[in-house]
Amino acid sequence: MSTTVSNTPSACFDVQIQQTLRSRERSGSRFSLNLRFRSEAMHTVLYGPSGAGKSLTLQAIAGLNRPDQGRISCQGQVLLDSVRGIDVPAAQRGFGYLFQDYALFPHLDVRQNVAFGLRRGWLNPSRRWRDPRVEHWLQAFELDAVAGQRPEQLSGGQRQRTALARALVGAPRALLLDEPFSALDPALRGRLREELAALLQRLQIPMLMITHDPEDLAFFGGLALQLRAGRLVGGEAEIDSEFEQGLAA
Ligand SMILES: Nc1ncnc2c1ncn2[C@@H]1O[C@H](COP(=O)(O)OP(=O)(O)OP(=O)(O)O)[C@@H](O)[C@H]1O
Repeated sequence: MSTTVSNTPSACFDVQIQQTLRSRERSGSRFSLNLRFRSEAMHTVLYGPSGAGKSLTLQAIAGLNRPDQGRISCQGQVLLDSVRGIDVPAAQRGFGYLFQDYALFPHLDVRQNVAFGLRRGWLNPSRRWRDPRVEHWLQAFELDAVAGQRPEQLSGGQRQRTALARALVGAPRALLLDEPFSALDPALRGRLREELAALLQRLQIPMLMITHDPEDLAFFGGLALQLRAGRLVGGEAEIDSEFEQGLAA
């Protein structure tokens, strides 16, 4: 495992974020996120205590949370640049995103939940709709037998695979995973960790994962980034001078 970062323009993730939020819990208190990192690693793991700002960071990269100031690029494409007024909408950023609690739709069956990853309009995919990309991932994750069932009828592993299939069905440029194994028991966690590693190796797409689990850090290797109170431990100076000049201009 390494903690070095590189500054090539083709870095998988090149992230600078500054954001201050008013606390939802205590009136008057604020949370400040201020970090910068670049990673060329295929696996980047973000870890740290609860409330450190891990999810906010992942959501900012995904385009689901807009920082006050920032610059985010992936594989050379600028997704956010507050100085230049660039903010690519989440749906056009090309990421597959897996939320902490999987966020499956309870009223949709497994096939519809997976097909949701291809959705471009407002309507939910119909139960009768078939798409070869959806069928491919249902098969790949051995979900075809439960394709007509709803999330409440699934095991923990099947739920996790459904969420992963939904994240992958749109052929994402990279995967953003928010604690993908936290809802699973230890035995299943170990198995699905190995399945995910094999899948990433086969697809050759980068992933950025949030975790609390030291075993994920040891297993996935790559670049490990520790976040504490909104800052990277041992990270680069949060905002570089070029960026500050841009803000002042
Ligand atoms: N929309 C919001 N408005 C105000 N505060 C927020 C908002 N979202 C998150 N926060 C606060 O920002 C801080 C960081 O939250 P975040 O969810 O990123 O932490 P985390 O490191 O992912 O924690 P956990 O490991 O528990 O998921 C917390 O203090 C949280 O209460």
